[in-house]
Amino acid sequence: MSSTTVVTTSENEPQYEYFYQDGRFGAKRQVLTGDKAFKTFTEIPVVDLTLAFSENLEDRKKLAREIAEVFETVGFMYIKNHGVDQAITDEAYRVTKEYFDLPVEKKMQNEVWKNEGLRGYQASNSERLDSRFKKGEAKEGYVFSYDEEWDMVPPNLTEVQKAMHYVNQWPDDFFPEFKKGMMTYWSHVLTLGRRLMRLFALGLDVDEDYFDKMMRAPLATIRTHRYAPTEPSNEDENGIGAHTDFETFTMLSQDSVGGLEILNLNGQWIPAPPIEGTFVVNVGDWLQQASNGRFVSTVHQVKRVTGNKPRYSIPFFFGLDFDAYCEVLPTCQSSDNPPKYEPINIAEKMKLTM
Ligand SMILES: O=C(O)CCC(=O)C(=O)O
Ligand SMILES: [Fe+2]
Repeated sequence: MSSTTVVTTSENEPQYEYFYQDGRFGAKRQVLTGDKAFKTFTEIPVVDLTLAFSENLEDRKKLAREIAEVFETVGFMYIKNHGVDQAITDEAYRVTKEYFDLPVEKKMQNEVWKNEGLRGYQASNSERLDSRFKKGEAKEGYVFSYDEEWDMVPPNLTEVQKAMHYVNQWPDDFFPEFKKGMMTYWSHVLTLGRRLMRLFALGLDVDEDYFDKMMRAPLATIRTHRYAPTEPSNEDENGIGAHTDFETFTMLSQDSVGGLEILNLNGQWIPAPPIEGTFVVNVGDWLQQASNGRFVSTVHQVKRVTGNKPRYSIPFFFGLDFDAYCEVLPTCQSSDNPPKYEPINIAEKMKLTM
C-alpha cells in the first residue's frame, strides 16, 4: 500500500497509517517527522542462528539476548544459518507454483469454505483486511495446519486434544505431490519453530523449556501464497493490508520479488527486501501478550505486485497448543508492571470444547 494509505486531510492536520488488529481494521499510528519523530528502526537486522545449535547453554543465551533486543525494538528479524535445507524450501516453492498454475475450477474443489476448519484454497480477492481497497487482495493462498503424522516429535494426543485439531484437505486425487512437498517443509519449520521458542524463553529470562508443555501439538499453520501481477493503474486492489499477526510468531520465506514492508514507530514503512537463504521472523500478538508488551508485534503489509512476475511467499504461523494456558511470564510482570493482558487459551478463543 505504501504512501497511498496515508490519509492527508490538510497541511496542518496529522496524518495516520491505519492497520488491522484484533479482528478489526481501524487501529492507527500517527506519521511523525522532524523533531516529533522517535528514535526508531530504519532497517531489519539479520541474526545468525548458528549458536542456536550449540550444546553450550551460555552460547544459546547469548543468541537469545541478541534476539530479545531485536524483538523489543523492531519485532522483526531475518534469520540465516537456520538449518532448514534449501532443497526442502525449493521443493515447497515448486509444488506451490505448480498448484497455483492449475485451472481455477480444479483449485476450487478444495476451497476453504468446504472445510470445517477453513483449511484449503483461498481464491484471489476473497480477503480484504483494508476496506478502502474495494476489490480486495490480489493474492491466492492455500492454508493447512497441524498434522500429527508429519510431526517429527509426535505428541501422543488424547482423543479430546485430537478433536481440537481440524483436518486439512488436500488435492490428493489430482496433485498428490502438493501435500508431500508442503508437509515436508512444514515439519522442518515446525521443528525450527520449537527451537526458536526456546530461544525466546531464554531471552525473556525464563527457563529454556518454559514453553515446551505449550507446544506439543501447536496451532501451526502455513498459508502458501501467490500474488499475481495487477495493472499499475488498478488502485482498488491490494497485496495484504497492514496488520499484525495474531499468533506467537511468524516465520516467512519469500521469493526474490519483494513487497513486504513493516511499520516503525514514526509511521514510516520500512522495506523487508528478500535476502537469499533467510527467513523473516516476526513477533505475533500472543508473544507480545505473554511478554507483557516487552516484545512488539509489529505492523506489516505487502504491496501488490505490478511487475510482470508473480510473487510467492510461504508464511508459517506458530501458535500454541489448543489447551495451553499462557499467562504473562513471571519475569515480565511485577507490582510496578502488572499484567496488561489476559492469559492466552486458544481453545477458549476459538470456542472449542476441552
Ligand atoms: O507474504 C508475505 O510476505 C507476508 C504475508 C503476511 O503477512 C501474512 O500472511 O500474514
Ligand atoms: Fe502477516
